[in-house]
Amino acid sequence: MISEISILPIQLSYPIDDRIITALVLNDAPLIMKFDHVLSDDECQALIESASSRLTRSKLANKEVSQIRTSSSMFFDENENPFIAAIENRIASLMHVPRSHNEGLQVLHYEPGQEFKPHHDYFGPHHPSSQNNRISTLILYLNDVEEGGETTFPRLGIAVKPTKGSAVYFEYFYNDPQINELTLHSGGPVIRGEKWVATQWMHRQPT
Ligand SMILES: O=C(O)CCC(=O)C(=O)O
Ligand SMILES: [Fe+2]
Repeated sequence: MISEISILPIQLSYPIDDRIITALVLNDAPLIMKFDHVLSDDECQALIESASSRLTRSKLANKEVSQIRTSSSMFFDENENPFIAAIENRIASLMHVPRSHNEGLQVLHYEPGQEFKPHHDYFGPHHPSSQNNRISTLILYLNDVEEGGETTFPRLGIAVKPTKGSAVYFEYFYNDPQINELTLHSGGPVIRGEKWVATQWMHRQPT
């Protein structure tokens, strides 16, 4: 069997912009990584502040409101302002996908009891968006959560605790669909405190 190549070259650290982003491999195939120092505290705060007045009840990819996803959320426009553009550039460098392949950065806010039940981030073969499907995800944690809110991969026994400025990365661009299916994940219910994340999805081709 030929082993499958990941999008991201695996390194212990990624020097990007003015910082060194440190990395930990949580799973090989599908590749799942945890990154530290992706965003500074000021950047986390600025993202929360600029998103907070624009939040609405989250919907599923098919635009339906559902108990699967009870957070509130918003999307920044791509390249909306120099601050957002700088963050998009850093994320694209880290994800090793050109920025033109991105979706607008999404911010999610969860209060106690709110969650995002297990799902895949890519679209099924019959969905129109599967023509230019998503290939990878970076979930950036914008605050420390007092209790709960872990991002969990139930088929791999992996749970990532949200900590401010860190991120979890995973990709599902493998030829073997069974590997992609292992990226099933959830944002567990927040128990105490609140949870803010920003999600960046990358697509196979420019969006
Ligand atoms: O909040 C989380 O930990 C997960 C978010 C997520 O799965 C998504 O935005 O697609
Ligand atoms: Fe997701």
